[in-house]
Amino acid sequence: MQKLLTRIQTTNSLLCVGLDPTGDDARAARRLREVVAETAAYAAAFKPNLAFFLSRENGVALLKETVASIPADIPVILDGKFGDIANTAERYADFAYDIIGADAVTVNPYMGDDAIRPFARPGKLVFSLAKTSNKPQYGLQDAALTRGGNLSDCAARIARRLDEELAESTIGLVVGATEPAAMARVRAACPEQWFLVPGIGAQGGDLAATLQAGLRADGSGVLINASRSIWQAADAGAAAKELMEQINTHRLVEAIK
Ligand SMILES: O=c1ccn([C@@H]2O[C@H](COP(=O)(O)O)[C@@H](O)[C@H]2O)c(=O)[nH]1
Repeated sequence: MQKLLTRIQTTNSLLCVGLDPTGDDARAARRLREVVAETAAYAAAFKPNLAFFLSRENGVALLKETVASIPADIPVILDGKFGDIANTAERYADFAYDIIGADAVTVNPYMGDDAIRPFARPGKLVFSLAKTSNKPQYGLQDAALTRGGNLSDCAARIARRLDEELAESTIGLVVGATEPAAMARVRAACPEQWFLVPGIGAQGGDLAATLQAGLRADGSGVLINASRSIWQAADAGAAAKELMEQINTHRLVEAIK
């Protein structure tokens, strides 16, 4: 958390650069080096998605190299959406933190707090899925649960309780940018929590509406992720800079409202 806060202060950026490498292994490795080098100045964090590495023969090695190439003061969020019983979750946490060197992970809270707790290690930040950016025709998240709640409310409750139990801000939430009204509900339930926000760019999320719904009262508290829109840009650095500046413009607009 401290690393993230320091990075955000230094760069005045809430941009998270997603690393979802495509193309053959040689091209992926080359482009990863380019994207990291060209966007680092604008990145509050990098978010490699595990699936895009594990789908390669030498994916773990490529992921380790990529994380090692990221300047040490920029937090790395390993997007693995891990979720299993505590005993198994411990092994995933060893992988993410000790093998890969990630500072933060994404987890799936479906199995409850004990599936998340193993990731809450000292100095690490855990983003638990609350409201995802996809729009399924059939899905559990929006299914009404008992007493009128829904799964994003449950995810928010689990995160708040774990933060209270751990006595520090360790648990953030993944909240997609494709449904600002849902984001506003999660923000109302969790005024302090950090949100990792995918869905801007290739998924068409509305940046202004997202920031209006998701920013905390202090004008911070969200990390806006963009993966394909930066990866596929002719000039990744320019794309990252432009998005960072757009985010900051909307933050200013919200601040003077
Ligand atoms: O709800 C979610 C959770 C995670 N993701 C991941 O974020 C990036 C988004 O990529 P774009 O190319 O910017 O659309 C990708 O790694 C997803 O797996 C998400 O999109 N939605």
